[in-house]
Parts: sequence; structure tokens; C-alpha cells
Amino acid sequence: MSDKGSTYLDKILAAKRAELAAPRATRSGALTDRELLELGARLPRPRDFIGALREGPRPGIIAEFKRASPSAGALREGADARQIAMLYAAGGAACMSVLTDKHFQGSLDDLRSVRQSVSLPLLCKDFILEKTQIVEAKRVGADCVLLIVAALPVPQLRQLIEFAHTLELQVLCETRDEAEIDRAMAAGAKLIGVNSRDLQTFELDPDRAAKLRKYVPKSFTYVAESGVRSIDDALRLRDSGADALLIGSYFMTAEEPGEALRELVMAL
Ligand SMILES: O=P(O)(O)OC[C@@H](O)[C@@H](O)c1c[nH]c2ccccc12
Repeated sequence: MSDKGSTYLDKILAAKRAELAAPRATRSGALTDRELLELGARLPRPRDFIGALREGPRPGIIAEFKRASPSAGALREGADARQIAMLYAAGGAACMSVLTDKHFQGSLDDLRSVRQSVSLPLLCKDFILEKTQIVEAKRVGADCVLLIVAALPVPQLRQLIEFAHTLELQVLCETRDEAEIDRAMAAGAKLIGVNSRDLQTFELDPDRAAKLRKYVPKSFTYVAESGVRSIDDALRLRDSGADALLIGSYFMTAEEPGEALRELVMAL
């Protein structure tokens, strides 16, 4: 157990706030809300991330490009985002996620590279705290953004969901317990994720996503996030009723990421 105030999530969020407070090179840094909305609305229309998950065989796979994680360190030295994206697309991913936060050695450039190489719907996986980040995600080609309920007070969560939806971006709202699921649904989320890894401690509870499935009505799309380490893990989550599985490390550490994905998709 770690004290409140010194958890991993708190540290990452503090670093993110400092990053956001520093003068930025990007155009959207100094804009008013209205200017941000106008800028965001002019960007190309996003793809239908949720539709891609629901149309194909269930559960749809969201394959994640992830260079490293704070808990495991580097996952694949020198990984090339374009190349991995093409392997994921050919291997049968419904969608892709790109980790763009620097604690995971990611960047928005990775997302931009992936956008240039595949047409799959893309999730920008970052610690989003303000509207500028949503516009930046859309600018590099995201179709969906992650919002973490544990990182955002309810009014802010609601406002960011609404802002993303106005820009026609979809939102994956990440939760870890029943109370957070209720907050996500009340705030307007349609795509609900349950992360089996606790971002406060980085500990994995492999049954969490299956246990919490019953709290989310079928009209929402339910994503089981993290901790799939084998085909059996994926089958168990499928049987618990997950609509989609978000999987990163298992593919990134596989000798052949595209093959590992193809085998998993065939087994489901
Ligand atoms: O590598 P895994 O265990 O398959 O997990 C992927 C994804 O769920 C994980 O990267 C993740 C889920 N939510 C997050 C929030 C921030 C950073 C990372 C994450």
C-alpha cells in the first residue's frame, strides 16, 4: 500500500501539470476555449472507434503500441511505431492504442507516425487534464482519447468528455471500481474501460475487469484493460462479457507481435 500523495499516478500527474504549465511550442497552448474549439473543429473528422469494436467479432482487440512501462521498463528496444502498426493492422486488430506519455517513452510523434501508416481507428493514450491535449491528440490523428476517472474531478471529467464529443472524438473512460464506473457513466461516457492494473501502485488484479463487468449495462461498450499475458487470459475476459480487450505488453514483448496478435484473434 502506498500513501496518498506519493502514488505513481500522483507523480505522473504532477509531471504532466508541470509540462502543461511550461511555455509550449504547440499552437494550441495559449488559446482561449473558444479558439480551441474552433481549431479542433477544423481538423479532419475522426474515425468511428467504438463502431470498429462493435462491428467485428467480439471481443475486438485494441492493440497498443507501448515502448516501455514504469513497472516493467523497456518492452522492445528501438521499436518502430510504423512497423508495429502495420503488423497490428495485418494481424487483425480492430483498433490501436498509442501510448504518448513520456513516462512510457512515448510521444505524440508516435501517434502521428502510426496515423500515417494505418487506417485503423486510434486511441491517444495519455494523462489528459485539459482541452489543449484533446486538440493536440486530434491534430496528430487520434480518433479516441483516454480520460482517467481517478485523475479528474467530476465537473472536469464531464467538461472534457463533452469537449471531445463536440470535436467528434470518442472517449475511453478508464475506471477501477464500481464508484468510478458510476461516475464515468454519469459524466457522459459511452466507452468504459476497467484497468486491471492499479495506477496508484501498478499492481495487477487479473480478475478486476471480469468482476466489474456486471456494473456496466450492455448499451455501453466495455473494455478490459491490461494484464493479458496469454491466450487463456483473453478467453477468460471474453467469457466474462468484455466487448473489447486492450493489450500492450503481451504483443510488444512477443518475438513476432503480428503473429502473437493473429493467434490470439483466431483463438477468440
Ligand atoms: O501492457 P498491458 O498490461 O497489456 O496494458 C495495456 C494498457 O491497458 C495499459 O498500457 C494502460 C491502461 N491504462 C493506462 C493508463 C495510462 C498508461 C497505461 C495504461
